[in-house]
Amino acid sequence: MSFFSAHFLFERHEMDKRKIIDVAAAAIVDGQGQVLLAQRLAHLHQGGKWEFPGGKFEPGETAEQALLRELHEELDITVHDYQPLIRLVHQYPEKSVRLHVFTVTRFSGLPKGKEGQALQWADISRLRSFQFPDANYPIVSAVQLPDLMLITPALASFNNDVDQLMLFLQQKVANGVSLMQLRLPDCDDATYLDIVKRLQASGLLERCRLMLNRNPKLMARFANVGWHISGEHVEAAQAILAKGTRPDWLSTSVHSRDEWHTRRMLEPDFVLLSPVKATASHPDRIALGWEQFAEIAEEMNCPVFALGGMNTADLIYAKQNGAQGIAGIRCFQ
Ligand SMILES: Nc1nc2c([nH]c(=O)n2[C@H]2C[C@H](O)[C@@H](COP(=O)(O)OP(=O)(O)OP(=O)(O)O)O2)c(=O)[nH]1
Repeated sequence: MSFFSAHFLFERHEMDKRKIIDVAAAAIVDGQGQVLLAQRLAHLHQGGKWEFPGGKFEPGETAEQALLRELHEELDITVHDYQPLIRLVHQYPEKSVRLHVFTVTRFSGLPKGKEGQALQWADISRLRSFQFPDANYPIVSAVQLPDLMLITPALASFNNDVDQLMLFLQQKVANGVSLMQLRLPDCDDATYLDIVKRLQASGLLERCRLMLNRNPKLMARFANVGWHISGEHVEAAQAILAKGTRPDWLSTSVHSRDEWHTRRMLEPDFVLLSPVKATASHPDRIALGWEQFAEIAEEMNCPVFALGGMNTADLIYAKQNGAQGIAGIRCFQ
């Protein structure tokens, strides 16, 4: 072993041993596409950067108690409705933090920077232009993503009729679907390309983020679309990413902890972890169950959608188990 790798392993070990500081933070949303940001005071760790308001747990506090206390102390507001958004661990060179982030949807009082910090309501769609502490980038993704994701049924279920598929997608977007993955494993590349072009011309993509799921070379032909990287396309995707081409949004699918270790180098913006329950479409795969889902999701440090046998009644369990939300084909039919 070289000196450098030994030194790296030593540093890694020291970091792992280091105490992790628990912090509660809030994405306070106004229901009109804005979220409240606070600017960290210059003398603090990560000073000058924008953050989601919150602070460290006091001894014996739960995440929820820390959240309510911090928002009262820092912003002078009383929180009424909140739900878990994402939990992640980040190792800064000087300290390690575990951020417990909640979405706050209802509060009373007018937020003010009681500690002298600047506040601003920011457009959620513009969040990527702010300078945040490094730990926050997955939180920004979580704030920007919805909690339901549609995966398109096979083209055969529309009698191989692209018009029927387009109608179906129009209806889903009209009903509020704002994230969809165009999967369609049963159609050829020419038909797939045609469907993407029709979607781009339809105006639907102003209201719905489109994730393509195809060979990365084909996906790279389109602007303003995300890429979903399935197992068979990981190597091809790595080759394209290594050349510096990257879509705004990149997701991948994971079925086990071991698989995550081979997919994490894609640095996905979000992950689909499956199957949570047994499914008719993949009878050979053993269901993870919620407990194992939660354990693996916890390691991912990015938004994770639960997939496999989901229906909308599962959304609440998904969130309780650390998920951003649920994804599926049948749960939307
Ligand atoms: N509140 C908050 N903290 C964040 C975010 N991102 C991030 O890396 N952090 C880090 C910075 C700090 O190291 C730590 C939060 O500590 P803090 O200094 O704000 O905690 P506090 O309000 O309890 O402050 P104090 O009692 O130590 O003065 O978490 C974020 O979005 N919000």
